[in-house]
Amino acid sequence: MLASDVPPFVDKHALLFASHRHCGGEEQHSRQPEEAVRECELPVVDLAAGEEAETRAEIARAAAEWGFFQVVNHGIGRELLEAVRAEQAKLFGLPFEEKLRCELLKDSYRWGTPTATSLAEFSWSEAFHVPLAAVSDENVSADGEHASFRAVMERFAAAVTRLGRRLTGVLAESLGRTRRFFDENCTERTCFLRLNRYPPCPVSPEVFGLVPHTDSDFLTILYQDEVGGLQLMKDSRWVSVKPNPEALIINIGDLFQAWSNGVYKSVEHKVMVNAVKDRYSVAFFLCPSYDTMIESSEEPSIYRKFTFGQYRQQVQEDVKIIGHKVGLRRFLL
Ligand SMILES: O=C(O)CCC(=O)C(=O)O
Ligand SMILES: [Fe+2]
Repeated sequence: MLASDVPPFVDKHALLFASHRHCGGEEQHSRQPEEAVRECELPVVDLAAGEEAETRAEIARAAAEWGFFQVVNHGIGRELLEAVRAEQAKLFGLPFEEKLRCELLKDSYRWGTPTATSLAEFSWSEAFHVPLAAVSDENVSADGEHASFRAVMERFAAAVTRLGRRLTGVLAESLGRTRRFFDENCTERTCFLRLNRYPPCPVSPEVFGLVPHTDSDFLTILYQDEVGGLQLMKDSRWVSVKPNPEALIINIGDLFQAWSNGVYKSVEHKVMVNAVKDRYSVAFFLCPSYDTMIESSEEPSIYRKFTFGQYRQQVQEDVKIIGHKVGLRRFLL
């Protein structure tokens, strides 16, 4: 038999899935029935016009009202995006055991949710969560077999970092602050790339591909395929995002919400599985160095100031001790 490239979600978490069957698909937590989830048109910002006043205003408005928006004419070529997708499919197509042992991108492979005690905490997906410093680290990924992966990801990382800086610059200036903060603290070496794959899930459409969460960064740039499944909170309801092949999705992370004193919103989002299709996405997380202080310039400040390192540590501690991230609420004044 050919070695499978799909992680053994059900075999390794038999108890979780057995209890799901026993309660007839009724989860212990409240879920909006899927048919009730509205599809939404996220705001679309056309970046072709550069940084005209109108474009800048649209970006700031979307970040404040939605926390999520799409950008088109973003300057990242179709050829590069297709190369990223091809490398991603090749990597996830490796047998599961090989991904576990993958020398390239050491320790970056994740699958399922080892700590889940119920299906509500389980993510039916696998990912490579890669510090960009590792993508260009000669020692980690120099081997010939993965040379093309590394070359493509380096080009992609450079392009998304540039786009991220452009957007954070606009968002900083809309708050009356300078873009220098991002140029100085968020470099290609402090950011992360996360390659996600959501294999088909035959169990139930109610299973999460990725559990509800907010991102612990300044800003995320997401490149998703055409399958769909991403949902976000808008006006206290889940809405699903209609894939647009021309667009990249931008969302505000926790650090920007704190830095902007709550003006820009870090919005909860999740991914629902597909019964028959594989889904791929790549998320670029624009992060500062761990010692960067995150502080709003406005008074009164909603949050006490903290370093990115402190924030990450608190998130990890909360996940370990109480089973989930508490996030910015921990830093409210
Ligand atoms: O795959 C997606 O659409 C979302 C991914 C995501 O939210 C994440 O990696 O943080
Ligand atoms: Fe996310």
